[in-house]
Amino acid sequence: MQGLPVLTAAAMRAAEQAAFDAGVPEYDLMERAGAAAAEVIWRAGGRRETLVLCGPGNNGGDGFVIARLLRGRGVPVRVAALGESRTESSKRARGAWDGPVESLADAAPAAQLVDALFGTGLTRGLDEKVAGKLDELVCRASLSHSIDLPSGVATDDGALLSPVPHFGTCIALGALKPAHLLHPAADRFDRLVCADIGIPVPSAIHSLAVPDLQAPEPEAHKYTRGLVAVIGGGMAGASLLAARAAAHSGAGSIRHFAAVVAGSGPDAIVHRHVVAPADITEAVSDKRIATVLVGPGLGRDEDGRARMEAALASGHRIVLDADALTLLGEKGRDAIPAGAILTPHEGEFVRLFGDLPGSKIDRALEAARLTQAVVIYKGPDSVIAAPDGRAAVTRGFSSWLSTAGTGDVLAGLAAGRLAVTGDPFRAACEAVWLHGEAARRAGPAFIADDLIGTLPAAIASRL
Ligand SMILES: NC(=O)C1=CN([C@@H]2O[C@H](COP(=O)(O)OP(=O)(O)OC[C@H]3O[C@@H](n4cnc5c(N)ncnc54)[C@H](OP(=O)(O)O)[C@@H]3O)[C@@H](O)[C@H]2O)[C@@H](O)CC1
Ligand SMILES: Nc1ncnc2c1ncn2[C@@H]1O[C@H](COP(=O)(O)OP(=O)(O)O)[C@@H](O)[C@H]1O
Ligand SMILES: [K+]
Repeated sequence: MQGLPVLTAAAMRAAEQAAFDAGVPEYDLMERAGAAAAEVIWRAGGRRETLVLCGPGNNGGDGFVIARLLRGRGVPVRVAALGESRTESSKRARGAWDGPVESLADAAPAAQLVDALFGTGLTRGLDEKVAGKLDELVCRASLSHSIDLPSGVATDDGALLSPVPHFGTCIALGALKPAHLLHPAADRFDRLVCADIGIPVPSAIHSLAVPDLQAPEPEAHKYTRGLVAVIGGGMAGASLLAARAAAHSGAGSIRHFAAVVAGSGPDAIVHRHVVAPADITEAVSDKRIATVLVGPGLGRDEDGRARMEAALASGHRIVLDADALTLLGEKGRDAIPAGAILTPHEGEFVRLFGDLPGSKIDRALEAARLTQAVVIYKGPDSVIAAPDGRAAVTRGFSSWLSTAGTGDVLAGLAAGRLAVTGDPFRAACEAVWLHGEAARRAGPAFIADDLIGTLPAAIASRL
């Protein structure tokens, strides 16, 4: 199961160089990129009057190719450039455009706008006047497309180097870049299309794939399908929510141990009121347990700590969330067993790992390497990272997920899928996808409990 490859600017340059070394002429790649992008624009805009903005580098070169090909299809096209073309390929593409070239500053708006000002070569923010002009032209167009990247975003970490308007479509060339998935850049366009330019783009980082799930084996029973133990504390609602998600994740059997009496949960979940840490030790000593989840509703006091220690000492595969992550931030990361799944949001991540350098993908990967655990670094752009360098990044999940308790549901799903598959990275990817899909099916203004109800349909869609 793999999504689309994600390459940094340097990795993309290396992939292009490998193609050149293998005999692909440099300019051919620009023609391929321009043709692939022109096809997407043609399908969206037909013969709409079009303005193509071309920058000084190869992104601008793509723009000249696009302009020529669209005009060849009968589209009324105007081109406005930001200065001279500076690369060999972009000079050649400009030479092949036989129409006039206006200056960007004087360009009048058109119904359709194509931004080929800057792509992966952007090193600093756009001048204020250029950024302002781009914004004006995008706002006045009814359709807008950014070529490879919206001009003004930092390719590798998704930062905005200068103000960036909101585009309708972003046409990524050859592969996705981190800025297509990481916020705030990923929020600067509605639709993302990745255009194939016919070169290999190897990467251990992908957009999150849609998973392939299986129904239980014909001979399955409740223990072969995975027994999940959810250890709560004084806030039984949170751990119950996680237990309910685990119960609808595909796992076979769920036990819920909370320090206070939980609200009314489904009777299919075995609830036990367990107060003393020694009783937790006893409760998780069952060899049939496939995974333990600890964190939601645990509490951060001495009792919570003792219960977490008992869970860690059980030796079972473990998912660590919420308060368990905060307690581990104080106790030290060494206590995290290899093969665990950690599910930090931004605050928990910083408490646990401090201020790591690089993009959100880099930080998640470094956290996974440091702990030898799979890290689900949550947010609008969740990153799932494995210690071996693989990562998957989400895009476009419902922003209605930003409501209390959805993290508990995700933790329960991760524990459940880990019990089913035994593979932490796969389980984490499946859990994150199912969480997003359950949210999509729940519509607007749902509460975390509603996700439990839409999970079976989300699973059914992938069987
Ligand atoms: N390799 C290939 O054959 C293929 C590449 N492809 C395409 O090429 C794109 C990458 O092209 P690229 O590397 O030429 O960089 P690009 O994004 O056009 O900009 C660089 C230029 O802008 C300049 N500059 C930077 N920041 C600036 C600023 N704020 N304000 C003003 N100037 C600024 C910078 O100059 P400098 O930093 O030296 O001043 C340089 O001149 C990629 O996204 C894809 O679209 C496809 O065609 C497939 C084949
Ligand atoms: N704006 C957003 N868009 C998409 N998903 C989001 C957004 N905000 C939060 N989420 C997701 O919702 C969940 C929230 O988890 P968390 O912050 O732990 O909440 P809680 O502790 O209340 O359960 C995570 O899975 C996160 O990725
Ligand atoms: K661009």
